[in-house]
Amino acid sequence: APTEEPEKFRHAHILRRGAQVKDAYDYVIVGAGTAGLTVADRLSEDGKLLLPEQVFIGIQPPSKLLTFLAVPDSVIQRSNGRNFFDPGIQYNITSVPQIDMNEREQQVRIGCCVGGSSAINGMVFVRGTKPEYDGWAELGGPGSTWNWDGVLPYFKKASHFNPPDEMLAKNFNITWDPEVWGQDPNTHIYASFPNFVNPGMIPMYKAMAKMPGIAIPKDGAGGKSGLFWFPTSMDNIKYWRSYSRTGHYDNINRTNYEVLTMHKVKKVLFDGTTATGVQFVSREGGNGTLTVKANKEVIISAGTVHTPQILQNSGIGPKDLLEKTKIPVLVELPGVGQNFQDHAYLSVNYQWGNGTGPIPPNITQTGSPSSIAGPNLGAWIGLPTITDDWEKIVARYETQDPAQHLPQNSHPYVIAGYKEFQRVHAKLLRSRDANWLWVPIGGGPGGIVMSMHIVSHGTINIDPDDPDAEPIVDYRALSNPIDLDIMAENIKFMRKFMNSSDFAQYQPTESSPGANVDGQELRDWIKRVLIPTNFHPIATAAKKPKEFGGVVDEGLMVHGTKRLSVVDGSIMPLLPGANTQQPVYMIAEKAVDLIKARQ
Ligand SMILES: Cc1cc2nc3c(=O)[nH]c(=O)nc-3n(C[C@H](O)[C@H](O)[C@H](O)COP(=O)(O)OP(=O)(O)OC[C@H]3O[C@@H](n4cnc5c(N)ncnc54)[C@H](O)[C@@H]3O)c2cc1C
Repeated sequence: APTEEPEKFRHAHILRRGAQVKDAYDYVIVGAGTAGLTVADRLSEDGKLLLPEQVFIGIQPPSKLLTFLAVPDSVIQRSNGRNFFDPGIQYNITSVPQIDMNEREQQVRIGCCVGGSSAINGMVFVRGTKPEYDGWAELGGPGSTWNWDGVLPYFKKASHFNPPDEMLAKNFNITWDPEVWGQDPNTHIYASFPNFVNPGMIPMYKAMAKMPGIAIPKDGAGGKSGLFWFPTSMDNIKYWRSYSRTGHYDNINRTNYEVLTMHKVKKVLFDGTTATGVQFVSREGGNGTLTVKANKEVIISAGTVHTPQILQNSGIGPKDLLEKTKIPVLVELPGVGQNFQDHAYLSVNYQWGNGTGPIPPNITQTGSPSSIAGPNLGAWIGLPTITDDWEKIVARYETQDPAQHLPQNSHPYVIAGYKEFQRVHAKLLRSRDANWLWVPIGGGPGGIVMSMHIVSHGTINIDPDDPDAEPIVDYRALSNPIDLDIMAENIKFMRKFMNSSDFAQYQPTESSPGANVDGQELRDWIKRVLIPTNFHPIATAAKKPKEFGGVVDEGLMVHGTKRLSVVDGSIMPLLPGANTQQPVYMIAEKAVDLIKARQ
């Protein structure tokens, strides 16, 4: 049974009952996920000087087991995709039916455990490109430090890079640039390569390298598009998952770092517009509502889906929504829960007509047990390399009236913000160095094509009838037809790749949608099969000026408030052309410097 005293386990102090929480801490961090644990670890590092103290209000899934985790950590660490389907450690949220996807709904996957989504993700460890982060800065306004040069030092700090095995690197042409990686001994998020790669990948690599316009950067982490090998978030000793829990929580024994599990924050408490603490409840019911004070700052790290819920329930958000929900408006901030974006993908399926294709028949796809993640190769491609029609698509996009493609009655600030987004996105569309398409290369024929920038913007808002229930997630997938145009070009790029002369001997045939499917028929097929998320939700508390639908400023402080910040994936103003965990670790590391600087 739970004890009254904090437990000294292998971790930061774990509290399991609200009553164990002190009255006040320096920092109260909401959410023990990817960003939250990173910030807490770094802020409490100076603990010997008795500087900051903080509590986490982490949530765990309802579990009948009286253990810290419904799923043992060794299982989480050793597994890969299996975690996607584990109901014990993720939320149960489904989107509203997507009108332009034939009314299909989408399961919203996010981690609900210590470690958050980093405990269940696919461990792909990439960053995106320079023009994309320069776009973040441009949307932030003059003098923004969130451009490529301003984020690179924090990417370097956020992980400890382990180069691939020498023979493996030589045989597979795995190159890397030590200038863009860090090896800080105090950083325990590891970026490593498996010790086995299927030799069948070599012909796939060669065929992609020959595609017109495909660059081969020395290291994809250097901010360039192209064909490159990338690491996995795993250690290079056991080849187990490296995530925010193992990197910023396990093996830490500090009296000033406490985590409360099985509780959920409902709202932020204020004195005027100064945040003073939070109100929280037990996930198991009972004990009523509890409060804890923050002497220095409340930091919300609840992730893109729940951060807007906490803000809106605190009276910070779109006025009409708050009034409808009968929540008194503390700060009218139209952008909270708006601007929502995620990567979208589908599979173009092929079969080899002749044998096993380039994969030697006696080798299994995963090879050695040390390869716990998917193959570490991909092509990340700009629109001008995907299609010769790129300028036509850009011209169509930049002449659109944003109001036509945003939710009805969008606030003028949100519309003004989209105009800015459209301007920056048009630049990215013209760049060969912004990643519009990701083709993960696994050795099989065909496969996933992923749109890495999405121009349809969705919403994540509280349910006016039940604001404490899970929020209402609406991707508004394909609501802007430009996303359909680009996905159709992505499919055609895959066809060009599979028609490569290198594959002729294996006689590839397209099984779905089918080689002759084109035009309107292809667009209809996309609507039937598109998955509007790669579980990379962003932008519901975007770092932009308030007048452009932004929620946080350059220091990640919530507009119109004091002592309240957001540090998680929700602050990204536009998608990086990359899976989002490395960007989230970077955001957290940069936030720590910003937080320390203002104290
Ligand atoms: C299935 C899946 C696969 C993915 N694959 C990859 C991949 O291969 N590579 C990659 O780079 N990225 C991947 N991602 C994305 C990446 O993991 C996320 O972008 C990143 O982890 C998000 O970090 P975060 O800190 O914003 O949120 P999270 O890590 O989700 O943390 C939010 C935390 O807040 C807690 N919380 C929420 N509401 C409350 C509340 N009211 N009170 C208290 N606590 C609360 C949550 O329980 C959670 O612990 C994947 C994600 C998923 C879900």
